[in-house]
Amino acid sequence: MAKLNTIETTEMHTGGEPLRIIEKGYPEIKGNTILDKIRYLRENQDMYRKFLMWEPRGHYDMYGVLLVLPDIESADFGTIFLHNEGYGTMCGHAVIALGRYAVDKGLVKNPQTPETKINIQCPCGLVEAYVEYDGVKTENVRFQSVPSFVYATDVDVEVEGFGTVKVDVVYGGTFYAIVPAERYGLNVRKSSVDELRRAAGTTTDSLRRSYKVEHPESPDLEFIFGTIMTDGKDEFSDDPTANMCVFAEREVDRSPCGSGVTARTALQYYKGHRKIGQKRRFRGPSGAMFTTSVVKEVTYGKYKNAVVVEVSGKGHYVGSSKFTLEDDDEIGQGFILR
Ligand SMILES: O=C(O)[C@H]1NCC[C@@H]1O
Repeated sequence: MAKLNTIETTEMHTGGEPLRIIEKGYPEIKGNTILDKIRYLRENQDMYRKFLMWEPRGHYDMYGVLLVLPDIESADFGTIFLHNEGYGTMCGHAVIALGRYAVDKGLVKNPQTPETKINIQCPCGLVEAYVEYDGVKTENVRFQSVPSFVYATDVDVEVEGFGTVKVDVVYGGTFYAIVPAERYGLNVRKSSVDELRRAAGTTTDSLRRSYKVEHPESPDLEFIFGTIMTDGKDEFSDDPTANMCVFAEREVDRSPCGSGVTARTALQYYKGHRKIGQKRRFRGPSGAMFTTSVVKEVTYGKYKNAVVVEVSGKGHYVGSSKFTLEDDDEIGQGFILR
């Protein structure tokens, strides 16, 4: 049986979505780039992801991050995101929590008031985070993600149990299908999490089998990460709009999903529902809100009207842990109930 190192973590959440920040004990991760490092982890050290994300230390919907050396010179640090199925390429709720963490733990030299800028290299590229800081306390974090673009609209997907459903496919640091829940006869605020999870997860599975996405920079980013169920309220309003992101292996984001609202904001802009600078709130399943705006249009590969989206929210500390494994504990290596 594998012997695993003791791992120390700080535990946070953003809008209810957990973030296990791995601090000590992870084995050496080889690779020149973050995407290489992810490949290395997948092939050589995946038992540590299961050890920390799965039961009995985590659960089906657990989420974590490893801080690694960046390979972009201007980055303060790099990140590798962990979830129930593998490794993500962008994570807004993590960036929001990590902004506070990086200032609080002294990972950035000379933090500035009233706001400290941090460059965080995510697997999808460089993300700029701005942390509210009064010299003592850290508060809200806003981040500007990598360029986001609408990949396709009105894509027909055969969803078992629901027939043909039209979805939009949008990149917000990772590719999502975005679809109003009413197309499944569901309501994103009122239907059960199980029903929404099943409909969204079946949509993702079907797209992964039948639909190919291409990314301007890297084949490692060419996959559908999840499906975002919305309330369909995309026309601009001061009222928040609700969505639920179901990603990886049918994992449900408790927060509004940072990369998901990035993608949804890009889609709203593309459809003429948002203007540059206009702020809108998004509500996640926990009731937590993120606020977004389109910062500017940029060219990204062949996408002349890609956009930089800003997302803001707040992460909170919930504790710290030291995880161990006894020599005779096979189940304790990690298992998952679904
Ligand atoms: O906030 C986000 O972007 C994410 N939360 C979990 C799944 C996504 O990566």
